[in-house]
Amino acid sequence: MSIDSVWPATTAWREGVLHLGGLAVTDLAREHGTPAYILDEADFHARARAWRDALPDGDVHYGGKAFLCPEVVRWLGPLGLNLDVCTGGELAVAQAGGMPPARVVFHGNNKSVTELRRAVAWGVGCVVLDSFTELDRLAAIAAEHGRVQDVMIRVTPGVDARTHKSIATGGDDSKFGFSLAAGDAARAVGRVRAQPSLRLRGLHSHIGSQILTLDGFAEAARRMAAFARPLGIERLDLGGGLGIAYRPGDPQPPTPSELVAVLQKETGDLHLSVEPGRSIAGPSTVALYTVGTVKGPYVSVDGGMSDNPRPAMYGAAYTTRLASRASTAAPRAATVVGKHCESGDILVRDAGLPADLAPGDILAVPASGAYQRSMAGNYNHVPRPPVIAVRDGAARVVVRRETEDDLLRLYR
Ligand SMILES: Cc1ncc(COP(=O)(O)O)c(C=O)c1O
Ligand SMILES: N[C@@H](CCCC[NH3+])C(=O)O
Repeated sequence: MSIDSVWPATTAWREGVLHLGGLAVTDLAREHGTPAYILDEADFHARARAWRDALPDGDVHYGGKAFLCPEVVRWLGPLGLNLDVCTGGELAVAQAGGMPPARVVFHGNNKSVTELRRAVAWGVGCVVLDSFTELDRLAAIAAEHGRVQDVMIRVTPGVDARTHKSIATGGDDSKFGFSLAAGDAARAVGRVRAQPSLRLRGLHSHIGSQILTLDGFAEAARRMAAFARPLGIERLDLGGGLGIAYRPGDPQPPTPSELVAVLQKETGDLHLSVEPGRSIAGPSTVALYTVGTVKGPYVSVDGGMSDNPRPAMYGAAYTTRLASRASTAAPRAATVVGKHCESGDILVRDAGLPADLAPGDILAVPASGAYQRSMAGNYNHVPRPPVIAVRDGAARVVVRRETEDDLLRLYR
C-alpha cells in the first residue's frame, strides 16, 4: 500500500502543490475560494464502475445519502447504476437530475404520506418498507393511484456490523426495519402478499456503514437467504456499508469484488442488489481549507464542524497535508480546528504539519466525499462550501457555494 493511498486517482504532487484532475489546488482555491470540496470525477466513476463490474448480473444502487446533486445523478445512468434515496429532498434531486423513476429505490424509516404519494405518483421502481404503519399507508396510497407498487421489506437480521454504534443498523434493537428474530419480518411478508396494490419484489437488509471486514456481511447474507428461500422470495438487496481508509496506514477495506464474492457464496442463485455510497463517493473528494491562525498546537482553518461533523459525531479520524507549497521544515504535532464556537470543533487530531505552516497556506483533507457536504449545516451562520468537479484539466462547479444571502432569504 502506498503512503498516499487515501488520495484520489488523479492526485499528483508538483513542487509541493497538490494537483487533482490535472489542476493545481492553488488555482482552484484562487478561483473558487475555500473551504471547498474538489471532486475527482475520474476517481468517482472508476469506483462506480468497479461496483458495476463486480455484480454484472445484479443491480447496483448508489446510496445517494453519501453525496448527491443533480450532476451526480446524471453520471449514474451511463455508469449503469440505479439510485437509492431516503427522503423527499433526495427524491427531488433525483428528479432534477433526470433519473428515470423506475431506477429509483425509496428508503427511510419514516416516509411521510406526502413523500409516499409523490414516490408512487412519480413511479419509483421500488419502495423499501420499514414498518407495518408504512406498509398499510403505502397499500392505501398505491390503491388510490390505481397502481401496483413494487416493494421490498427491510429486514433487521440481528448482525453486529463492528462499526461505530451510531452507524450500525443491523442489530435487533435497530430503529430500522422488521426484526427477523421477533418474527416481524415474516408477518410483514404475509401482510404485503395480502395487499393487491403491493407486489413483493424481495427483501432488503443494510447492517451499517464504514464496515471494514467481511464477516458481518456474510452472516447477514446467510440469514437473509435462509429466510427468503422457503418463502419463495428470489431477490435480495443487501445494502451498502463498505468502508474506506481515511488515513495512510488505516486498514484497507475489501474490494467490491471481494465483498460481492462473499455475498454470492452465501446467496447462491438469488438475484442480488447492493447500495454502496461511501465506497464510491468518499475517496473521490478532497476538502481544501485555508489556514487563518496558528496558535500553539492549534491550526485554525476557515471551515470546521459545519462542513465536516464526522469527527465530532463519530470520533472520525482524518489526515491532512500542506497542499499549496513545498516545505522542508520539520513536521510538528498540530490539531487542525475549525472556526466554530465549540472546543469540540476539531477536524484533524495529531496532524503532522510543517513547523513553518503559516496563515494563507492551504490544507487538503482527503477522503472527504461521503457524509460531509451531504451532512453539512449552517452552525454559526457559516455558508456551506461548494463542490467543484475536476477532470482532464477542467473544473466545473456542481454545487455552488452557499452565500449569506441564501441564509438571509429564510428570515421574515
Ligand atoms: C439503506 C441504506 N443503503 C445504503 C446506504 C449506504 O451506505 P454506505 O455509504 O455505508 O455504503 C445506507 C447508509 O448507511 C443505507 O442506510
Ligand atoms: N453519516 C454516517 C453514515 C451514515 C450512513 C447512513 N445510513 C457517517 O458519516 O459515517
